[in-house]
Amino acid sequence: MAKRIDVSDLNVYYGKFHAVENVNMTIEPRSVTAFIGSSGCGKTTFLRTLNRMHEVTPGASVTGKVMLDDIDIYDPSVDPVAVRREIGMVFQRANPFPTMSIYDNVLAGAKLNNQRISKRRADEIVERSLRDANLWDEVKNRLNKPGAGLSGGQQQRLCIARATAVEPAVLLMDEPCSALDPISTLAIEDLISKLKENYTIVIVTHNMQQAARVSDRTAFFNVEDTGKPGKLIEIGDTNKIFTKPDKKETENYITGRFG
Ligand SMILES: Nc1ncnc2c1ncn2[C@@H]1O[C@H](COP(=O)(O)OP(=O)(O)OP(=O)(O)O)[C@@H](O)[C@H]1O
Repeated sequence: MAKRIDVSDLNVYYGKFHAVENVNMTIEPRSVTAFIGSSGCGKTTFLRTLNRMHEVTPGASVTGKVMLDDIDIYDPSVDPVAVRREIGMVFQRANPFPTMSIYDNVLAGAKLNNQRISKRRADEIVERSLRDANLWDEVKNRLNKPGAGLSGGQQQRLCIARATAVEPAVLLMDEPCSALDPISTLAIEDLISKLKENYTIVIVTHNMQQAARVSDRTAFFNVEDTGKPGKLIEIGDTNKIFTKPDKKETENYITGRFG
């Protein structure tokens, strides 16, 4: 079930370096929100704070609040592993477990969360997740073959199937198409448009056409200078951001007059 994310006064630090400053935003359920902005403005850093993934980076810390519906994900009573089950992540490079079968790859997260799954239930999860990822027809006759035997685009869809197998509320995608050819990219974009019916989706992308194609809302981040923190400049309906943004900085970036 898709959920809303509400971020207030979020700051991110790597040690003493202030990487992202004071972000406030709401990410709507059943929609796609794209994060755009120049390299180093903090898109990935900010994305990773939305499921506490930054905590695996030594020295990274956060102040502020992130609400997932009515749960404060930084509340001391909240288990970060439970947060990552609710808020899944798909990375830039498809990272299936290479020697593990396609079948077991899909189940990898689900098995961690719930040790005892019957064979019948496992079969159901695998088929549902692969169908959701538009991959079932391509792999149904080789489920026991290794994940590494798939093409790059298929591997990325396998990673999406692995992420949805645990039925999260939110999917965070960090440049999921940057290593893919144009055809595989379009397949993932189609998939994102389908998945938004059931999930809250956030995608970091360097590709403005992609943001325009797949997202309902776009957030533009910028950084004034090296060593300064990245900031959210504005967030709004994608159409508006790309045609009539409120801020001059956004317009300069969108129209290629940046830098
Ligand atoms: N592990 C880290 N330790 C220290 N600084 C980091 C670390 N990761 C990122 N940074 C710094 O934080 C800032 C934001 O980086 P981040 O990767 O989030 O930007 P980005 O907008 O996602 O960039 P890109 O589009 O190139 O991926 C940069 O100045 C970067 O050098």
